Amino acid sequence: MERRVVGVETEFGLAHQGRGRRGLPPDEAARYLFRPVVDWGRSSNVFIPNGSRLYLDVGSHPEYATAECDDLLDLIASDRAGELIMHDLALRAQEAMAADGLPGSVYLLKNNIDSQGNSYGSHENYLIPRTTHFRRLSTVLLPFLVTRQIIAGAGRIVPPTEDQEAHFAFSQRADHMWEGISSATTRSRPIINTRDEPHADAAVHRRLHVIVGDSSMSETTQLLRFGSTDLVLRMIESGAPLGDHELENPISAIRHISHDVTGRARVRTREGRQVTAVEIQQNLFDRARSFVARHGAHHDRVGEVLELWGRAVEAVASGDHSLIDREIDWAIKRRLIDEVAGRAGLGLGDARLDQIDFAYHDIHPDRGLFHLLVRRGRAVRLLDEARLRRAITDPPATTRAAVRGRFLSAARAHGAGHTVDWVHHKLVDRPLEAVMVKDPFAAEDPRVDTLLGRLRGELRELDDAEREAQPGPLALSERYVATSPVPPPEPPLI
Ligand SMILES: Nc1ncnc2c1ncn2[C@@H]1O[C@H](COP(=O)(O)OP(=O)(O)OP(=O)(O)O)[C@@H](O)[C@H]1O
Ligand SMILES: [Mg+2]
Repeated sequence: MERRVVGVETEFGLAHQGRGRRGLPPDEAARYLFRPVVDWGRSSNVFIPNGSRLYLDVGSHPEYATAECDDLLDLIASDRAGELIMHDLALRAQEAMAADGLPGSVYLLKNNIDSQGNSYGSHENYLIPRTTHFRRLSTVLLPFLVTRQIIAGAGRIVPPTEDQEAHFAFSQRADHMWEGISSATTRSRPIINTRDEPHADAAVHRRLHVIVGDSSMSETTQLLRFGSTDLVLRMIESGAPLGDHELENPISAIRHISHDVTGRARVRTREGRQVTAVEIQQNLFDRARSFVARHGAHHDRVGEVLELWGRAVEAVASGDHSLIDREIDWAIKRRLIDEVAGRAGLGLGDARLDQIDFAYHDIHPDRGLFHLLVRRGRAVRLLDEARLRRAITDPPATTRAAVRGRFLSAARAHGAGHTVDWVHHKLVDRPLEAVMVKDPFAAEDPRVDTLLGRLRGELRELDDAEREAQPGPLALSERYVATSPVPPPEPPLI
């Protein structure tokens, strides 16, 4: 597959700290957070003009699912735009709470474990051909994902238990995965979820649902996380021999690996060999490098992905984490924690270090520690502000998300009732003409244009300044205005 559609869903941790009184419980804070969303879309589950989905399930973990992207930087931009959108909602929620006599601060964390130890996810979705062999998912992809934490984990301080001291681990999610591959709901936390909901032509494609990833703060970590996974999938799809790395027990392996940052923890393969995470990653990296040398790079970031992948494996193998401590979340965070612990003479079990661990994931651009490290040149960024800002309002131009964004923006400008999801586009008054766009690569669809043509009246596209000037969140600003009056609906035929 030359191009691949990928989307990422992020659930955020939410907390409200009251000033001079107790903060609101998370479910009430979440209702405040989503108030502008519900006002805008009459629902707490909406698709927005940039093609993404904002969603509040029961409970209190607001979710943002990126639009379908077929370009790595678009994907990272769309995911990062989700943080900015949530941050904007948090500031508005804070104001609304204060106006109701509940002053305080709203915290949104892009991590995967709250202070009570509950876990929430960052799910990746990869479009794969239906012909992909399931067997290859367990012999190659699963071991890759079990060990991917050493190159793309978010890192975490594990609190002390009766048998173990507090220590640093590669991954946030590793201890919270319960199965290898399963089609059961995501609640049972399989590493790979095979629930068959392709949001595409089911005869041709599957949507591979990867549940195991840690949320990434760092854009370079995202580049490596999604870029390396795509390369492994490409090798699997090509039918190239990749060896058999199948693990005897993926769940005990993923935990074991996470808790040993030397990368030397040994796990057993089904064939009875003892291997380390470094060996599995090194092996797949070497194969990926030769694969690219043979077949050529399929996008212009492949070189960067490979360079960073090789360096990350070397950093763990050699113990010289400074090789990646500006690019990979766990290493960036670990360096910070080590420095603070050293300076203040704190042990890893000290609650102040836990606070640093949490604050690393605070999405507030002024308060969050990751963002502070970026400002100090201690963490690298890939995207410039202009691209990020654009991703808040504009869908990726090269996938179906472009159709969705145009459709819902035009319908809104006409005041026409409508529903959309990943595949469907419907005007409430014309249910029989609903259009399914099954091809996620289709950035245009004449049927959707025809449907929009039924909404008479000219539209004018607003420029950035006009959108910024609208009162609500930028992500929910209107893209068009109707310039000629919309005629009244035709009288019903009796
Ligand atoms: N054909 C596709 N292939 C790969 N990814 C896709 C495809 N269609 C949509 N996506 C992506 O899949 C994600 C779907 O997010 P959503 O939160 O709706 O997930 P879900 O798992 O289907 O639903 P839920 O979260 O309600 O269980 C989005 O990020 C979207 O961009
Ligand atoms: Mg989801």
